[in-house]
Amino acid sequence: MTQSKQSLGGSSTYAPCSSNNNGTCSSTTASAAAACDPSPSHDILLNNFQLKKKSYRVLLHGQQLVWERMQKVKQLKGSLEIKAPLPEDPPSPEAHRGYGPKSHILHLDDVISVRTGDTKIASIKPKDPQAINGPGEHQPDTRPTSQYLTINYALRLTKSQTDCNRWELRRLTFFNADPYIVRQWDQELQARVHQSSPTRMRVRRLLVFINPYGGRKAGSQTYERHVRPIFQLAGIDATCITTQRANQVRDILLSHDLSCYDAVCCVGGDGTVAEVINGLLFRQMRELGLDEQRPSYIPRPKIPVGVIPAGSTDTIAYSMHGTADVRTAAIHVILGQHRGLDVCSVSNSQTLLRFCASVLSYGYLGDVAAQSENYRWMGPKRYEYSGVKAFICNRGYDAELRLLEEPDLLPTPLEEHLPQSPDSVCSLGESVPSICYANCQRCSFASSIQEQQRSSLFVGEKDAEVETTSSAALEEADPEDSNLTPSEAALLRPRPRPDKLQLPVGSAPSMKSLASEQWKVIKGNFFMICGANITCACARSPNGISRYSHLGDGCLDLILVKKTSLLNNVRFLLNTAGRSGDIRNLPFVEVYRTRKFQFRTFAAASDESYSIAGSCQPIAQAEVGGSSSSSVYSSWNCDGEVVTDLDITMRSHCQLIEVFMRGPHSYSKPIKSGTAPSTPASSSDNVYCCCKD
Ligand SMILES: Nc1ncnc2c1ncn2[C@@H]1O[C@H](COP(=O)(O)OP(=O)(O)OP(=O)(O)O)[C@@H](O)[C@H]1O
Repeated sequence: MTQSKQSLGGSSTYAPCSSNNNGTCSSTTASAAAACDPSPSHDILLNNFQLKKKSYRVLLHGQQLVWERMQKVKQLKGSLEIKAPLPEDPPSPEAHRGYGPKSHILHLDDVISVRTGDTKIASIKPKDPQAINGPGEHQPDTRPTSQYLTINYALRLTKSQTDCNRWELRRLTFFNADPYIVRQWDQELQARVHQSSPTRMRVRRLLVFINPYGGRKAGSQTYERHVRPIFQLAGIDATCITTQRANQVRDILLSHDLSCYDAVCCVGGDGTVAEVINGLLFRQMRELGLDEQRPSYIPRPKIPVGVIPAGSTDTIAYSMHGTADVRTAAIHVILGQHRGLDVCSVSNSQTLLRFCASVLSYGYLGDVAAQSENYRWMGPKRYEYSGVKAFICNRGYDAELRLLEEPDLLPTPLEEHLPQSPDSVCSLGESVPSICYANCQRCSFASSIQEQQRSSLFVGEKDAEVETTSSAALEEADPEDSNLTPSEAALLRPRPRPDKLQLPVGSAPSMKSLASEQWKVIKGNFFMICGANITCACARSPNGISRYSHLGDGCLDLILVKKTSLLNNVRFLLNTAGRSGDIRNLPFVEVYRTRKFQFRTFAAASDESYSIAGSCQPIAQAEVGGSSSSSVYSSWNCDGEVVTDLDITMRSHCQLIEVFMRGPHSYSKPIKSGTAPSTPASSSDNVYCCCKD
């Protein structure tokens, strides 16, 4: 080390970007800079720090922290070695183009917390949550003494061959001899890290439900061992409730005062997540005075939800994050990036029954749910046991389904007009079904439609007009629903037509005519019927039963598995278990993308004589004949819970709940980029993370 700590501290640059368009940077001393009132996100901070006893030039620019090792420059005359001076000009505001090839870049989206201390240990130790105040009020304006600045951040393991969706905690501790500089950096970082945006919310007060009963009954230990330390590191004030019984989460959410919490989080399996979602949605309906059995619309809860897996299958957490890693899920809650998750309503002809977040299944999976509850003492193995039993006993179930197939949103390739990220390659052109990754364009597009829909959900003259239009459209499109009450019709109302919306240039002619929609009627004998709201991926089925379902596109995938031979059923199950298979390729499987489907057993369907302007597609005709005498009914499996109604309508509601997630990334090795700077963080996800399968 040839440079003294004091000299490191003395070289400080503080440059408001707005006045530096020409690239010149007005340098001031650190203390002078600290005295002025910085307007956070547009300023640049540039200082030298020590990191692991090596000298680094560190830059804070917008939402990026960049650090680069200082080069030793050998002087020709004599043997004196000095460090290269700081550059005269600040790096270009255009992202990392101006940064050196060996620069490390950390996006502040991935920062968990920033701490200072007089010693390294003091800066690492999490502070007492009660001593942590909001940014700006966390330090009295006295003489600063801290010389260490620790930045705790999360890093996605992009290079991992096995699980590139996993995130881990990392830490950087910078040293600067000048405590004024350290304080200035601390203040700037705190302000920028806690800046909220429409897609990011840094949680301070969290209500956590822990299910000690699900999975291996290790919810409490999971929380204590893996989640609590991460929440502490982020300074989150978490109020924990360990459940005592089934449905307690739902009941608490229906009655508890939630005004003092920023978010709700659950530690449990799919059943626990479903309880949270049902609790919040029914609570919102109650608050707005809606009829819970026949609501005129489904309102969106304002509070976001965190999902930490501690159940048996954890398909919701896995589909959201691409992994069932507990720490990753906790990190996503802390980092606060949220996306809208579709939720499906499940109703019979009389009433709204419940909401479904993952999958509603009849037949095989319905039987597994119904039977596995009797073997809960076996733990997760109960699914294997009941699975085999239900598989062998399955003789097929007769059913009739009616659905409106969802037309492609943007069927023509528009790649050249739209911003591209590697994961969006097949997200818009729907000739090949797209997979929902982080930064999914299909979901973003649905979200923009969603904003329009949001306005139609609340009372107002303009909104009433939208509602009337939608009602008319509904009657036109769905003659059978015309005998529904107005509230039922509203519940099943389709979203506003995309053709009324602002679409990317060139897309309008490519929209299919929605007027030509026809109801499809499918009768048959089925091994299984699934309405998948999400992929339903889990550790055992990494692609999920519905690989192409999206987290927030307002659609569900209806999967029909015809009853054929036992061997074909085995083929189906093996196909869902691997990464390479695709159930769409199996001849006895049909998949339909829809916003709503109706299910009836043959007996119920034959009681009614409705005329449907659509195709009637009897599939597996031979089997229907063969088993028409079968009077056996299955039950429904809704997020792992058993629903016994046989007359079911499932409808997707676009992005009804905000959840802390970024979406999964693919599993193959990322494409290497020789020229790009190495980045330890991945809020530059668009650049690095979304390689195709
Ligand atoms: N203390 C408790 N005692 C009994 N049941 C509980 C308790 N707390 C929650 N439950 C119920 O346990 C059920 C199962 O929980 P959960 O779904 O979280 O675990 P799982 O079924 O093992 O996981 P998965 O649904 O992912 O397969 C839920 O329906 C919930 O209502």
